[in-house]
Amino acid sequence: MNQRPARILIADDEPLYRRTTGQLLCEAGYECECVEDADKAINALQSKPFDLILSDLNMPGNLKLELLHEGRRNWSHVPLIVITGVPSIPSAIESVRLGITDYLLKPVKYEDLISSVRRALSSPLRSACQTDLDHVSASELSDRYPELIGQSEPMQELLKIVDRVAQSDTSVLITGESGTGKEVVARAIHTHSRRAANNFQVIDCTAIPESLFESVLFGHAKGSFTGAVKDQDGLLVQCDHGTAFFDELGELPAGSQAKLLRAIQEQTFTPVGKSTPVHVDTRFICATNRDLEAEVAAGRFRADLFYRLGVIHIPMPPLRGRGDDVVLLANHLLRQVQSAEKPKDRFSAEALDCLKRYSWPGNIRELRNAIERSVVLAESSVIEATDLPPSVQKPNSKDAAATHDLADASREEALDQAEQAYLKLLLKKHDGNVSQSAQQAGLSRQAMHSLLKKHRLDADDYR
Ligand SMILES: Nc1ncnc2c1ncn2[C@@H]1O[C@H](COP(=O)(O)OP(=O)(O)OP(=O)(O)O)[C@@H](O)[C@H]1O
Repeated sequence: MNQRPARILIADDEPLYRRTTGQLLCEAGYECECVEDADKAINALQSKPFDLILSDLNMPGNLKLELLHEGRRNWSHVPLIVITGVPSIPSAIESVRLGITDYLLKPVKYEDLISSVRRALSSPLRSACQTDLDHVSASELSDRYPELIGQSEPMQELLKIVDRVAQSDTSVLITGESGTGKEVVARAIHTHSRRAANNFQVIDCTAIPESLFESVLFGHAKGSFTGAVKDQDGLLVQCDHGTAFFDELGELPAGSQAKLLRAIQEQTFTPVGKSTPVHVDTRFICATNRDLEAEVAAGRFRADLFYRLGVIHIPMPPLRGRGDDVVLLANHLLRQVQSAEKPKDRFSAEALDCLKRYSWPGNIRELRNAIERSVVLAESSVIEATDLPPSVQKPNSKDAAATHDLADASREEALDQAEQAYLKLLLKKHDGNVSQSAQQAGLSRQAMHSLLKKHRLDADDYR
């Protein structure tokens, strides 16, 4: 079969970078065209077909990521790799939302560039799905992901991102409070990806001592250290062609971070005590409940690893920000934890009210525990408010728990509580008048309404 070499468009305003990258890729057998700004890149795309775009972010004509927007809109079948010298979280997130294939930092090592280019060219984006994504209805997405219960706005946003991410091979970072469903989302990405038939390997970063990290991950040869009685494959080999899920990534010691970065970049590692490197084709998904950006700023987490993983960042919404999803989840969990001897049909209206009012600092895991407990305690087939844990039963438990736990709260939680308290004071002062409250807060009426909805406050209660 006589295939033409893949044609790559390189858009970058640094002449030296354009020349060297172009040369390297030509020597590797690709056909390259180099341009210095976004307009010329769009002209080039209009004039001939390309198989891949390598795009700088900071270049003329690309102030608002025009090349990415145009490229995804009109040439969604052409994978796009961002290569930037000035990384930023917003640009990385925006790039990912637009469906890029990879996000590399300058200076890029030759091996990293080549392996990223090969990956992009070998896993063509499912362009039809990508372009149609915004037209996929919320109910279609819910049907596609029955394991992810929730119809609130944050969940619909999340489903859209998960659906897009599942179609790519890019590394993903999932952040959020404990119990929000980070692992559930990671599994959903895996089971809806081309890797579904292979392993999803959970690697708990807190469970691997630093001294054993390489051996556990990469494997070891017999006799390479005391206790190594036979050759042993590492966890990464076990998820070759599958997905490696690194849970609690924020807890990974510095030395292990460096080793993980190399493995992610090169997809190649050498087992302890061996000399032949092993190549794997693994997708990396990581999760943490730490604020990794703050960890990077404090020097506790490697910036290069953070940027490498943050190509796609999925922030998990806390349960208290998901509106009535708590009811859907409660009913779903009730069906899951049913016992055949004492079946329960439903929650009483009062019990549902308590579930909606409580702030769920432990998120869905705490909800599950509360339901398991109430199923055991409830005497009739209906779960009453009194069957719920005492903290959930108290009418003002949301506020009480919130104030009580403020010292232990994350910044996000504390700000959320402060915002809610402020809204209540505003409504009280203006006798429930939303327009006046919005005016004082410097918000539009619409913005005020959506804030009230988010905090489940009803202006009528203050009239
Ligand atoms: N959207 C969802 N629909 C149904 N069940 C969910 C959903 N999200 C989470 N769960 C359930 O909630 C529990 C906690 O989820 P999971 O372990 O994924 O959370 P996590 O964020 O990874 O927690 P941690 O940070 O403590 O590891 C699990 O029992 C999971 O099945």
